[in-house]
Amino acid sequence: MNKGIATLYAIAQKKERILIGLMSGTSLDGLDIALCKCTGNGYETDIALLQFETMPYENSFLQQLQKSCFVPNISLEQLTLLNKQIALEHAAMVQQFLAKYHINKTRVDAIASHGQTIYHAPAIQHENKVGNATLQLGDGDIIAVKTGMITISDFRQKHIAAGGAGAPLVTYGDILLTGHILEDVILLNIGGIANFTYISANKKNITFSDAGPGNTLMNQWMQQHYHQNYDADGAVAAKGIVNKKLLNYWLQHSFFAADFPKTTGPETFNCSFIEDAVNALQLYISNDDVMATLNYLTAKSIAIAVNNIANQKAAKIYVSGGGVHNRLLMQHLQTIMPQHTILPSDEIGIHAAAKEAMLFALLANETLAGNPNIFENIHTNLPAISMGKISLPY
Ligand SMILES: Nc1ncnc2c1ncn2[C@@H]1O[C@H](COP(=O)(O)OP(=O)(O)OP(=O)(O)O)[C@@H](O)[C@H]1O
Ligand SMILES: CC(=O)N[C@H]1[C@@H]2OC[C@@H](O2)[C@@H](O)[C@@H]1O[C@H](C)C(=O)O
Repeated sequence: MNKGIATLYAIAQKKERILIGLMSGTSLDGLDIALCKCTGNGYETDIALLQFETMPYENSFLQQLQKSCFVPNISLEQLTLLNKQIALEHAAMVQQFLAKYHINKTRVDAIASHGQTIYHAPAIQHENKVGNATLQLGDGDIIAVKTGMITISDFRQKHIAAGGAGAPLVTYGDILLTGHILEDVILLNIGGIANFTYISANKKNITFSDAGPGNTLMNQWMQQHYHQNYDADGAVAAKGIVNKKLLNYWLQHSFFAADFPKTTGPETFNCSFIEDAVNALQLYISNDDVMATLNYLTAKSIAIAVNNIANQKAAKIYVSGGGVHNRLLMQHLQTIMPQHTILPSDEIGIHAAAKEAMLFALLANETLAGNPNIFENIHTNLPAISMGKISLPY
């Protein structure tokens, strides 16, 4: 038997697996690295976070990503080079992480790598008959060979092949991690894009979707007009005044009226989205007021999504993702949705910053040792599949 297959077979049979989950999200703030211990699989999974860090990208690499991701055109040469470069950067960051925390790589069973979304093209965003499509870069073979670890990567293509939109995938993890919760819950992640999973107390009703912009619009406005990556605590937005005309114009965007589940990205929610409205309304508006309005739009569009979840009334909302640190955004959410108690996801044991990186460890754990049938009949739009491509290091 091939040595790699034999190792894989042994890992799949273990009671406990040590997996490194990697996520580089739409905010491009760095690589989230979560060292996880996964015990069991399926509904019996127990996942413990052993170590976590968001390793920031070096400035020139960050600028390259900002120029290349979510834009309609880059050259084939750039695309090809970036696929390798992202993998090399991520592999090096994993090695730095292991060295920093004195973790011997022989302890790690596999890496679960999301890669970097370079372009997300759900069917609602284009007219090509191919339908839902998405592309994540950072080749798994390169990560496997450079780190010497089995690498599972490129999770979204199977979802698309099986009829999904490639995102959000977090619902699989949300379902596995909330089996013990005996009340209605909404798990809301506010990363670059905001997404949610609603799970009823009896686990029979599940709704999931992207909600719309998370931090992405606010971040892009901050980068363009204030030369800062994000609006810390929502302080800039707090200085401005919400412009109702602008808010209502933005809320007319067809994404907000589309049915669940839907997915989107910065390909749609970007500076043109912001500026086109300002120009169409012929507004003379300060940058602070635009920030105030973007912050409110983010909260309002999440609230619209939550209100559209059928059959839920006052489910508690557990928030993860960097948006949880935006104080003004969290205040707006609570003011617009007074009937919901809004809490950080840490309250139910889900690490707010590490959640997405842990998700890919969980998905890899299922691919290695689980049975995709457990997701059958949960929801017509949730394919019962195992995801990710397996790369052997030798
Ligand atoms: N103190 C803070 N105040 C305001 N916003 C913050 C703060 N800390 C983090 N953020 C926001 O959170 C963002 C990072 O969030 P997160 O790491 O969840 O994004 P991501 O990994 O790109 O997510 P996704 O994959 O869901 O798009 C930052 O870009 C910033 O906008
Ligand atoms: C295509 C893509 O990278 N989508 C991300 C992004 O970031 C948040 C939101 O948009 C979410 O749908 C998704 O990631 C998480 C991990 C998901 O698939 O659930």
